[in-house]
Amino acid sequence: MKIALLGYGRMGQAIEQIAINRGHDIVIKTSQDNGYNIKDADVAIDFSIPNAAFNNISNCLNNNIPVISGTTGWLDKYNDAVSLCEKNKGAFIYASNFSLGVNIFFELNEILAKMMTKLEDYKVDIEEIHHTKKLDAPSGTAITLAEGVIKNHSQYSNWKLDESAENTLPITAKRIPDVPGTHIITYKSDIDTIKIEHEAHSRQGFALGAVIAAEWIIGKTGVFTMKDVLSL
Ligand SMILES: NC(=O)C1=CN([C@@H]2O[C@H](COP(=O)(O)OP(=O)(O)OC[C@H]3O[C@@H](n4cnc5c(N)ncnc54)[C@H](OP(=O)(O)O)[C@@H]3O)[C@@H](O)[C@H]2O)C=CC1
Ligand SMILES: O=C(O)C1=N[C@H](C(=O)O)C[C@H](O)C1
Repeated sequence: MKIALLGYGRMGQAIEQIAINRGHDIVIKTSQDNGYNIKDADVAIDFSIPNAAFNNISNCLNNNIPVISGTTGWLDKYNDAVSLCEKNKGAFIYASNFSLGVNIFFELNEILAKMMTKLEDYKVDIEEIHHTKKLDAPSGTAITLAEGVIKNHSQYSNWKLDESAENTLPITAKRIPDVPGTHIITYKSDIDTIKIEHEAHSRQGFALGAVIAAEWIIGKTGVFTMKDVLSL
């Protein structure tokens, strides 16, 4: 498979190693929005920056190149990307987190929220911890987790960063050098605390998941999620 890496930073470089080990060719690796022909690739993987992701994805969809995006912080334009994909009969996957472990954690989070929904004494909060170079807060993964709680728990209808109020699920974002990504969901009452936590030990899980998604999407048409890729 000929892969374009749109964004050749920490994630682009981790993906390159895994893709080569799995027998793929990297035909484009760029940290810019020009100077390459996307049609040289069979599939594109975008791990760039919030301001660039939508343009990169649109360029792929307008040239009929299937595209995987892991960039976070651009989701105000997600519905436009979905519409463009449908209009062009293209193929597109966005995931806030491509690791198998986090996708299992997403499922666990929803099950726990369902179990806790009637237990009004417990208040929920989400904490995410990432390296200091991260541009966005809260993390895309924390937003997906918050959406998973809100969908399954009657007490919460929205989330906010650093703010706790009636019906509002608070998210706290901490930045500590070199932390690849940790997410903790806490249910706390006066009597006790229940916590679930996912801690990434490196970027390997994110990168492997993105390559698996790129392998999976070839020959498909539509807008998909990691749940489709992993059959969870
Ligand atoms: N979904 C997931 O599983 C994961 C998602 N992420 C997300 O992926 C994104 C990238 O993370 P990470 O690799 O750590 O970040 P980096 O900052 O290391 O890499 C981003 C790269 O994108 C480049 N870039 C800037 N403008 C463009 C453009 N127009 N087109 C293509 N590339 C461009 C940057 O170049 P320059 O430095 O010159 O500006 C940089 O090399 C973030 O949004 C992060 O949150 C991260 C890990 C896992
Ligand atoms: O920027 C990162 O590093 C990460 N970003 C993603 C996010 O915002 O959720 C995924 C992972 O936690 C690492």
